Amino acid sequence: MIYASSSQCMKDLAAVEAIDYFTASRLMDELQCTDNALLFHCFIALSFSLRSGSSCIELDKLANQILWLDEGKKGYQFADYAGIEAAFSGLAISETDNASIVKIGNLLYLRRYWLFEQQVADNLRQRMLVSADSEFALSDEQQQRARHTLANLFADSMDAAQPDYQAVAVANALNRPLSVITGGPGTGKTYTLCRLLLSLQAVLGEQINIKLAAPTGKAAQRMKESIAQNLAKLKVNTEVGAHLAIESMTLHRLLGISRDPVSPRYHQDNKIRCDVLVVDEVSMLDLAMLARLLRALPDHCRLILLGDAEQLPSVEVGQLMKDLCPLPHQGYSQTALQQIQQLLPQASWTNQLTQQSESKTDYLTVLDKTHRQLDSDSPYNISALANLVIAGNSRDSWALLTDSVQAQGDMFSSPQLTLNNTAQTVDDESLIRELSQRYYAAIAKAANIEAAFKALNRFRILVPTRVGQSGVEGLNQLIEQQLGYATLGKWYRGRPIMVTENDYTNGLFNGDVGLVWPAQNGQLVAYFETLDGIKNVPLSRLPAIETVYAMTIHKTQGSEFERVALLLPQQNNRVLSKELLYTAITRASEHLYVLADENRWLQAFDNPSQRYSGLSRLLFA
Ligand SMILES: Nc1ncnc2c1ncn2[C@@H]1O[C@H](COP(=O)(O)OP(=O)(O)OP(=O)(O)O)[C@@H](O)[C@H]1O
Repeated sequence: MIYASSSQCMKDLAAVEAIDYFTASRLMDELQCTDNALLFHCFIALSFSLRSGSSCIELDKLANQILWLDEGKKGYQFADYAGIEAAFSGLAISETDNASIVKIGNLLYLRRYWLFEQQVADNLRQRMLVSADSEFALSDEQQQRARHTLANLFADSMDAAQPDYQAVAVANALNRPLSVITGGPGTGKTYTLCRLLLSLQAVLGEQINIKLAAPTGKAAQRMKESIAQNLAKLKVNTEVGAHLAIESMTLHRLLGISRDPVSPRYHQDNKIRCDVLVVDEVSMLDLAMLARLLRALPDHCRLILLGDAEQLPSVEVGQLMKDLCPLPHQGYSQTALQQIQQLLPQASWTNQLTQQSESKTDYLTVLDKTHRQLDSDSPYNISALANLVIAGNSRDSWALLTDSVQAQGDMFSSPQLTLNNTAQTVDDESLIRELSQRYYAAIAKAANIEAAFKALNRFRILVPTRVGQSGVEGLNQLIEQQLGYATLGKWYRGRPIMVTENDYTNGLFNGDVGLVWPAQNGQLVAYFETLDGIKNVPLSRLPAIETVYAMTIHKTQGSEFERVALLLPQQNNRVLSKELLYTAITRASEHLYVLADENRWLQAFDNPSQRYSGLSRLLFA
């Protein structure tokens, strides 16, 4: 027995949880090696890293490390790599064995995740190959139609001095079973998608079955709204775009997942019926869900994935956008370039596109020019800050924030960015009180539920963590107090709530946001904005929920608010990273308030968010 109990283990090892202890103990029993402390701690590390979203661990990275050491905790010192290898030798844990773990070289997996990675990689590798005789290749006549459509859709950029990567993305995707389009907010992913779908209809026929999906209800709803807005602005000849379906749905619904995600309605023997599937917000998609999706996708279906590769990865295991989008993009193979040039013969810039012999990422297009009108007006804008942050430019990003204060003055009248440098000005609490009064008080005063949702979506306070005074829980209490709701009891008109577990009976999912509001008979119920409109659920039938004036940055993926206040905690926190800052910053469409001091801001850049995954090796090795 390495530890007398799970509590002894947690007493000795900082941040280790009971689940890690029990997973490691189960594996030790299964492999009948009960007294090998080194193996036990490798298994603890495996369970620990699964909880942080990695699909595997790299055993060589454990060598000679002291992990889980903290004040009052002993931690554990790992042996060198030779010692670790020796501990695993003789165990039947290869690909062909039946053990619950698999070791491939330096990578250690739970078999379940290894299988998911294999399935995903096999399917995607097939889709990455495009041969001249593939069923996706365009006939001469289809190419002719594609040229005509692209010339029409991208008429304005044919003579541009620089390549128009939106046009490249469309031309590049037309003959492929897999396309990935990545870019930050406002770079025109949806604008490009609309043109791609219209081009596919022009080439393949308007009757093609297109399905649109996203990992969460909120993301699916945003996708639908954004497509509708982009189509409304489309000024093209009506011979293209006469008809385009814009219904979007969650991946759960697409796959027919009810209670049990392990047995969805659609799978390898009952495939989804569609010719083109678009998935938006792929950074939120986890490995297991992608594996299920690919199993259920017919071979002839074109798969188009959209997302921001720089955003935080999914809450669950995987980092698919990062694995699929090695950045910066190295360029296209000669064959891919020929196809792009053939379909865009009038474009003056196609010879500027980078060629890379044997490119393995022809399926990828990176959009890097922001098209949000707001962004061009002032140097102190949200995209400029987001770009500096994701480039790891800690000091310049802080300088942009401090300069914006000097240049723009007043916190509430400046156009896009404001910093409350708590080292110099008002403390966080006073400002949070002021912001709450300014934005949240309007929710309960709204005339009806639609207006209340509008008021709620105007503003959100984002923080990295749940606990503590500057965590979600402390802030929600503070705001309820400030607004005078603390004495109203648990349920009051205008209380914003977030669902924290999947509830298949009511069709509510973890992360769905609603409002408590009186029904027609005056009784309080919970309303939710869903893809099918606003629906209500009696308070007694709600699943687990929490108040959501403030929410964690992780939970905001796939959402956007007009105004965001990003509050960084006083103490350095392990979860802070530049990806977390970037995700928070890019949730704001009009204005971002940053509440931090220099130390807190700079510290976030010292904690890179690291996940392990074997997928990119499988795809590109
Ligand atoms: N080439 C373009 N010319 C003019 N307007 C454009 C162009 N590309 C995008 N836009 C406009 O810029 C705005 C942002 O584009 P879009 O919604 O497609 O970005 P996005 O990358 O999907 O953003 P997000 O990730 O935030 O959803 C939209 O109003 C869109 O119509």
